[in-house]
Amino acid sequence: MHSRAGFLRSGLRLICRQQQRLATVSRHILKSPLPDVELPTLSVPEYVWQHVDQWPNKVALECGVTGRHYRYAEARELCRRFAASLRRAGLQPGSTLVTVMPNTAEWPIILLGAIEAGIVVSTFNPNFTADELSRQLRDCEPKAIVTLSTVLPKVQKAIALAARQVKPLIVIAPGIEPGSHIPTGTVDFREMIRDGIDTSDFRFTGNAEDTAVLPYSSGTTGFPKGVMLSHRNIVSNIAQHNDSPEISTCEPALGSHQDVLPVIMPFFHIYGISIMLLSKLAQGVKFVTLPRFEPNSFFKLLEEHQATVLYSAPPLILFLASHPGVRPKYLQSLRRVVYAAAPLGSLDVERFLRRAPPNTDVLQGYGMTEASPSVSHTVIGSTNYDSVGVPVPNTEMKIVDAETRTDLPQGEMGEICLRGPQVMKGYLNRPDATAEMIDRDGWLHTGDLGYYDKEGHFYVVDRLKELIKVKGFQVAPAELEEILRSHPDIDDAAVIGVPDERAGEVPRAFVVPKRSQISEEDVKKYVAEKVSEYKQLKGGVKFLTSVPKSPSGKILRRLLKSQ
Ligand SMILES: Nc1ncnc2c1ncn2[C@@H]1O[C@H](COP(=O)(O)OP(=O)(O)OP(=O)(O)O)[C@@H](O)[C@H]1O
Ligand SMILES: O=C(O)[C@H]1CSC(c2nc3ccc(O)cc3s2)=N1
Repeated sequence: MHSRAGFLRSGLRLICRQQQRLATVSRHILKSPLPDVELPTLSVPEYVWQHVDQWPNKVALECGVTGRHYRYAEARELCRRFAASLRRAGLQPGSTLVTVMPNTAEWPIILLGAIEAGIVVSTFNPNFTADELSRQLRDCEPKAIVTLSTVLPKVQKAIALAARQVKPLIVIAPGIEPGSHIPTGTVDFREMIRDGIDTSDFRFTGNAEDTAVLPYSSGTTGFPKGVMLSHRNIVSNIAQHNDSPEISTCEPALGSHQDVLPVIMPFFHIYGISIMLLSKLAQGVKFVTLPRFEPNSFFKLLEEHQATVLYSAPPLILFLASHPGVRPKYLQSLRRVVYAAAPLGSLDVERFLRRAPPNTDVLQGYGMTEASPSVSHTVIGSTNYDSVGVPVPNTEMKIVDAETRTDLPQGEMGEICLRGPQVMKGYLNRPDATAEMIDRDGWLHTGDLGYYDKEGHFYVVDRLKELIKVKGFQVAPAELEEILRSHPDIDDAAVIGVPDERAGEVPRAFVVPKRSQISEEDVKKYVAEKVSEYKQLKGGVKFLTSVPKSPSGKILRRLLKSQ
């Protein structure tokens, strides 16, 4: 399928680079306590499909609403057909294909088929406005766009806005909705995967350093940036999970076993692409998708499909911990629940655990798009829910002073850095931003504030850019938010810094009250009893009906600041 020599050459280059890096040794560097795993020199599709013959008839992908499904052998074949059709349509290896798609059972076929054709897949947020989409289109200049017919008008507007730079060759509308109509000038996805597509003349010739996916960072702290992740980055991060029994959540689908994973997190984030989809397809897991989150369809999915592992983010844990409709029977088959992408306090996890079956493992991952995404993980059996765990295998972490970049010892708070095979190639079209993020020794500076304890467990306190500076003291919004959420009359909360003449900045809370009324004074008093004077809510309390969040649960503080 591919040039194995190419992969081996780039593998050797990697080993040499790693040896050079080892020259800079510091006592404050923490290597993963988990045994190193072998890093395969395979392309993403080769890695994902390597064991498919062991579970050809097990369902790979199923739509939780319509029941439409694809078994493993069929999904694998459809990827090959889509790859061949893309090449025949004129897409060259190295060109870019953009997806603007909500979760569907076909999404993985589009992703893996295009990667197999040697195409870079950039996955956009389908909820973006035409303006936001056009900014990213101008940045990555795709040759093709895949979207749903329902999203197509917005995509066409975005293409028009980006007109001078972007002239996509084809717009493919997977008309999978029953009776859907494929507009003129677009290509029908069903035609590209139909029976009889000849796949014999197509070969993948790439190497491990080629970009496989180009997700955009969330844009929490600035405009989203295109993150170039190579085959090697993605395959390494998958192996770092799947080959490490301490953190791997699913088992291969051998015999009668098959893990069942409800897909609630969006596929288009690196969380969806790498952690949920690609790593678990390689283990023969059954995915059940929902086009949008809706409590009753989610409960039905959990119960009917006997979901075994749930990948989530803080909003979903908070929902399961507090929604009155959650019944024990919905959660009874769950063995493991993973959350990542944003901070969540141990009090919140404990509230969820009171409703979960005994012995449910709750695991936390910490990562970022630039790290494919996984940096650290809690190990199975750990109940230290405040910690983001230990570096994943083959990964080093350290804490540095954010300004001087000198290494800091255990217990001291500073910027979290990591080094490992999962660190991105760089940002697309942004060499300066790349150089700021990855230093000369290969350390990725995360922009997150944290520390590690005596056992080598890491803690994320907050984002450096989101800290509130009160009279020179740092206040982490996440700490105040956890306290606020522990109030019996508060559903959710967000904290930002607002300018203050005397203190520079002071914390202001935005609170979503439960049914009962709660006053500003009650909220302030509750917090004042629990924190030092400088952390108190001197910027006041505002009431909201919901906290604005990104799809992976990041609080959109810039929206609150602009209010
Ligand atoms: N378990 C976790 N606990 C706390 N924060 C987390 C956790 N996992 C991820 N994060 C946060 O998510 C960030 C990574 O998010 P992502 O890659 O989506 O981009 P972003 O940083 O939000 O976007 P941008 O770089 O465009 O501002 C991390 O740097 C960290 O702040
Ligand atoms: O969805 C996001 O916004 C990105 C930002 S960081 C991230 C994740 N990191 C990890 C690390 C381990 C893990 O099991 C899941 C995730 S998702 N997802």
